[in-house]
Amino acid sequence: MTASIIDGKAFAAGLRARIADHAAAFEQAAGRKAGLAVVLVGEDPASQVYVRSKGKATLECGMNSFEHKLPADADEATLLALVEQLNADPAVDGILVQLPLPAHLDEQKVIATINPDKDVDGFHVTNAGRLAVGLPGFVPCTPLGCLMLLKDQLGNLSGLDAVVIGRSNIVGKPMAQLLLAESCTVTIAHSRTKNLEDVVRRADIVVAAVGRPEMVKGSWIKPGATVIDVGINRLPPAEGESKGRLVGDVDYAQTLEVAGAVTPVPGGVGPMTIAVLLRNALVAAHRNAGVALADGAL
Ligand SMILES: Nc1nc2c(c(=O)[nH]1)N[C@@H](CN(C=O)c1ccc(C(=O)N[C@@H](CCC(=O)O)C(=O)O)cc1)CN2
Ligand SMILES: [Mg+2]
Repeated sequence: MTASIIDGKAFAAGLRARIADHAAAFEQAAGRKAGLAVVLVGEDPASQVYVRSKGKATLECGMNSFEHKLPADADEATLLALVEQLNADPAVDGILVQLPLPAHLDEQKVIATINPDKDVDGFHVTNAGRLAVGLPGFVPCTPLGCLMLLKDQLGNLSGLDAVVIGRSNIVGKPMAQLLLAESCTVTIAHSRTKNLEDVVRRADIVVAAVGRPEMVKGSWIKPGATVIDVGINRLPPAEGESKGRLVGDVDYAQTLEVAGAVTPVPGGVGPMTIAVLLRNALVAAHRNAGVALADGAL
């Protein structure tokens, strides 16, 4: 068997095109553009790339992008004051603080300062609670992107066995909540799970989000299962390479031989993260401006 390759890059491009159409309609209805503010503290090279991509994608969708950069040694009071200023700014519909923050800053405290109705990352405890009890709120971008790919691939997920490997607040836990809301039977596996291979082998859906390169082997996968690889790991450069290869948490070559469908790395889940961020920002704009957006439009 050779698995279908789930093209997250193409799906994300389609979503961004729909967002652009809705952003134009929003501007007509509200008399202003939707606005997304992104805060970067420090000079982490990967974060700089992500923030640049977010700004570019926001403008391409016809929304305003507000970028705020603070030095790596910025103190907590300065960062919290900036977040408060963005909370109060009516031109800003969504606020995102790029993670990870420098070690001296308390991520939870910073996230808690963001107005939950502008928290387009869905990291605020209010939004985590809304997701847990099934109230409307903002859902973290990466797991919502994974769910969109799964529904596009499989249609109705009801009754399927799903295993989420990883229990982070940003991916694992919200992913499990989303799958539960689709009536999957959900297992959250993690570093202490016993017989992980056997747990994975039962699953119709595997979401790997552990941050360990190629940890999930093809022999663990139930034939025909759908495998979503959230990992983005850079291997050490092989001889003659200037940069190491990017791999996921799943052994892709092995999984292709067994699974029904699998996301590649790069080009699978990663591009969905930014597309869903734009989606969340536009949803925030509609809510903030009191402009209707049809359920399921985005
Ligand atoms: N405040 C947030 N911080 C972080 C988030 C987040 O959602 N909110 N997620 C990650 C980083 N991230 C966006 O911020 C992100 C990661 C990866 C990609 C992506 O498109 N990856 C590509 C490969 C990129 C490469 O070549 O290195 C892919 O998988 O195809 C987009 C966004 C942590 N911080
Ligand atoms: Mg910290």
